[in-house]
Amino acid sequence: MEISKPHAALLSSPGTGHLIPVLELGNRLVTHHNFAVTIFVVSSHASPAEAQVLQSSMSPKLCNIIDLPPVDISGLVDPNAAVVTQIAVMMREVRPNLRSSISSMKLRPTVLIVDFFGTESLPIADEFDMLKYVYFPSNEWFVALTIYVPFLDKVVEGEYVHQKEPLKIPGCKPIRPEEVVDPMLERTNQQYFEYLRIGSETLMSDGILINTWEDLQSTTLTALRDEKFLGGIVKVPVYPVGPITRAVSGLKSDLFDWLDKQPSESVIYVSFGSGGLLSYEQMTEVAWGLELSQQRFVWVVRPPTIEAADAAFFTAGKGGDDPLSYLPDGFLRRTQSLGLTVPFWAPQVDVLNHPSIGGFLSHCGWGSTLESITNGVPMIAWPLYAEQKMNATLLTEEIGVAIRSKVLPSKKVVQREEIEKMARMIIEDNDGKNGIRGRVKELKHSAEKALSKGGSSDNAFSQLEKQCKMCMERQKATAQ
Ligand SMILES: O=c1ccn([C@@H]2O[C@H](COP(=O)(O)OP(=O)(O)O[C@H]3O[C@H](CO)[C@@H](O)[C@H](O)[C@H]3O)[C@@H](O)[C@H]2O)c(=O)[nH]1
Repeated sequence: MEISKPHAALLSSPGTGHLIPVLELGNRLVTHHNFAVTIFVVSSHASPAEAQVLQSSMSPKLCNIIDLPPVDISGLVDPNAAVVTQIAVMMREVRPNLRSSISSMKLRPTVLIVDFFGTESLPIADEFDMLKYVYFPSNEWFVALTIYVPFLDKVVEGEYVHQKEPLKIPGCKPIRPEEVVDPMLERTNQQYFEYLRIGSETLMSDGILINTWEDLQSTTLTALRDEKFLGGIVKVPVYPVGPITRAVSGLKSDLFDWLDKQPSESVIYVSFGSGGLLSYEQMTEVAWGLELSQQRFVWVVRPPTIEAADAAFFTAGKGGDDPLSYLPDGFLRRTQSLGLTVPFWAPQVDVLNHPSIGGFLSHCGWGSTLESITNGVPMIAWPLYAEQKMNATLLTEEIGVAIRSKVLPSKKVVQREEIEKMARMIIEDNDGKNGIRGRVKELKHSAEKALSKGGSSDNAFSQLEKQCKMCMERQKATAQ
C-alpha cells in the first residue's frame, strides 16, 4: 500500500442492504479518489446473498476485505429480538476484534468510516488518531430523524405512533406517526434505545456521509446545515456523496434473452430488497393484480411470511421451500407469455438497467430506490419495514418518481384491483398525467452530473479527501 495515499478503514454491519453500499463506497474511494481502502465486514454468515456479494467484490479486487471473526451474541440477546437490536449488539461485541485488527495493520488507517450501526466503534478511531465518519446508505430525511430523535424523546409524550399530529423536525418535512422507522414503534423496546444512541453518537463524528446528492432533496440538506434548523445541533460537515450504486455486470441468461424480446419500457420488475417478504394473502393479491393488469413482469418470488410485512434479514437469498408453490393455481401457466418469476434472488442492477423495464414495484429500500432512479425507472412504492415508509412518502410526495397504494401495505392487504390499476398506470402512463417517468429521467441525469468531475458529490468526496490528507500529515508528524 502506498504511504502517499490516505487509507480508509470502512466498517460494514450485517445484512446485504448495508454491505453493498459500503463495498461500493470503498470502490469509489479507490477508483475515483486515490484512497487505499480496507473494509471490515461483520457478516451474518447465514446469507447466501451476502456471500455472493462478497465474492463478486473480489473481481476486480479494489479493496482489502477483512471478514471480522463472528461474535456469539446468543447469551446477550433473545433470538426473537428485533433485527435492529441484534445488529446493534453484534456491532458492540465486534469492537475488540476491530481494535486488534486495526492495531495490527502495517499501514495505519487515516480515517474510520462506519455505517450508522457501527457508531459505537467511533472512539476506536480516537485511540489511533484517525478521523471518524458515519456513513448513511439512506436519505437525508432519515438522517434528520435519526439525529433528532434524542430531542423528540425529551418532548413527545406517549408512543410516537399514537401521536395525533405529524412529528416536527426543524426545517424538514414532518413525519406522519404511522410512518416512523421500526425502532420508534415501541419506546420501551431495546431497539429504540439503540436508535437513540446511534443518533447521539453520530453527532460526535467528524462528518456525515449520505448516499444521496445535493439536488435530490436540497431542502433537508439545507436544514441539516442551517444553524436555525438542524444545523444548530449538527456541528460537523454533511457530505452527500451519492448515488453510489453497483455497476451493471453484463450478465447473460434466459431472463435477459426474454427481456431482449420485450418492447421498450414495458416490463414491471417486482422485488422487495434483500429480504422483504409478503403474507400469503398479499402474495395472492399481487399475483392476481399482475395477471389482471395484463402488463409484462419479472417477479422475484419468495415464500410468504405470517406477518403483514417481514424480512428474512440474516438469511437473504437462502433457498428452502419452493416459493412458486405458493402462487395461485394456474398462475404460471396463464401468465406464461406475460411474465417471468425468479425464485429468491435476481441480478437486480442488470434487470433495472435493461431497456424493456418500465416500472419497479419496490419495497423502497434505499439501495433499490437509487438503482431505480439511476436507471430512469419509475416506481410503485410498496414499503414494508425499517425506514421504507418514509422513503415511500419521499418518493411519492416530494421527489415525484413513484405512485403508491391508498393504504400502507404493512397495515392492510392491498387488493388485486388496486394493484392492477397501479400496474397499468406505471407502464401506460408514458409522460402522461402523473409525469413521473419524465421526472425520474431528469433525476437520472442529475445523478450522473453530481458524480461527474466537478459535480456536487465529486466535490464532497474531494473535501473528504482533503481532510484525510491533512490527518495523514498530522499522523506522520506525531510519528516522527
Ligand atoms: O433479488 C434481489 C434483491 C435485492 N438485490 C440487491 O440487494 C440490495 C437491496 O438493498 P435495499 O434496496 O437497500 O434493500 P434492503 O436489503 O432491504 O436494505 C436495508 O438497508 C437499506 C439501507 O440502509 C434500507 O434503506 C432498507 O430499508 C433496509 O431494509 C440492492 O442493491 C439490490 O440490487 C438483488 O441484487 N437481487
